[in-house]
Amino acid sequence: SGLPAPDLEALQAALQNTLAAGAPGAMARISGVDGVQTKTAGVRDKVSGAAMDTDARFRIGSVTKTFSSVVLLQLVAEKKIELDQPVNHYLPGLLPDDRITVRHLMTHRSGLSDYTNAMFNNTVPGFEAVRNKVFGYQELVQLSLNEPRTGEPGAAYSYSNTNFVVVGMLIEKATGNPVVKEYDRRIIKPLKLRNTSYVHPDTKIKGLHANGYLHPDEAGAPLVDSTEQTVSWAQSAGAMISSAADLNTFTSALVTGRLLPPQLLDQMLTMTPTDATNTRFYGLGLRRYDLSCGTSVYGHTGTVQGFYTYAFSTRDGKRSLAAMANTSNRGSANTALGGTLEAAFCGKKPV
Ligand SMILES: CC1(C)S[C@@H]2[C@H](NC(=O)CCCC[C@H](NC(=O)C[NH3+])C(=O)[O-])C(=O)N2[C@H]1C(=O)[O-]
Repeated sequence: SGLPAPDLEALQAALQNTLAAGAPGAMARISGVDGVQTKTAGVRDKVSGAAMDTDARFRIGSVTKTFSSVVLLQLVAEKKIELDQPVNHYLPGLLPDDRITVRHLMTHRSGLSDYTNAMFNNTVPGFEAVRNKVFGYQELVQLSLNEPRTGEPGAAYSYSNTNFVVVGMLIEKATGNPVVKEYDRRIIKPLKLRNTSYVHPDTKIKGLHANGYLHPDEAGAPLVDSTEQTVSWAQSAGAMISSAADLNTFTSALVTGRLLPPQLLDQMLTMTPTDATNTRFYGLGLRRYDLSCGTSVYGHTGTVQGFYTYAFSTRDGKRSLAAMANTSNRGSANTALGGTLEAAFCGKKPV
């Protein structure tokens, strides 16, 4: 692959650091031309004490946005949707500004506010208030429209779940199907992702899975088991369930052109910086991280109550990493888990 071998000691250390930062468990799976390497730490279930298992399913949060983006871009390839058309062309009257285009949604430049900031301002009460709720897409969009916009359409990057809720509405309008049908027939079945599913509004993670544990805002308060929820507050922006192996398959299939024709993959990979550090970029429902060794990796991160996820591949798809920690609302654990990227793709640090 031309990459240095993964640093498996550093990979394990990143997982241990994630536990030290408050995660009950963590895992990482690397796949590529050099085979598969896995590491685990801690437990997938605090009550039974069952060890973390790289075969376990878990909630992937906003990695779902990349699945939604692939479906939408396939619809663009099929001439059913145009990226630079206004959203209101397909969903008349939905948005208060005809200038907001489909591409603005996919690049988080629509200016639509993210309703989850208010929804989860108080972490556990916010979660308990919605964990069993079923929202309609329109309800979620209205929550956003009740708040001021973050900027003019196309002006600046401002991450918002609302954008990919509207992407879900566009998919359903253009196909006449619920998004689950489009995920299944366009991605899950063709790639044989047997541990990936979109079960909204069911609250359970079926089969072998990790339980997720949410850190309350109050220091020292006990973790909350947040495993079971509808994730209806996110849906096409964050409700997918998957596994490390399936995410490895998905991100490598994406960058190697198995899901999109070249011209659409190129559009998806056309990146703009998300901040002043100029090391993190966003394309169309896809992140690019530029690592310290000069390698760029493509994929997405996820944060959903009880689960942090990283799912990335090199541009040539020759190496992929999926990493998960079964906690959230603990930034230090998310940062520690992010250390798996350097270990997986940059290998041993020069001494
Ligand atoms: C941009 C992100 C980080 S946030 C966005 C989406 N996740 C959410 O919007 C959930 C936010 C609340 C989650 C909760 N936090 C609180 O309640 C804080 N008060 C917790 O940590 O479990 C996702 O996933 N994306 C991440 C992404 O794309 O990486």
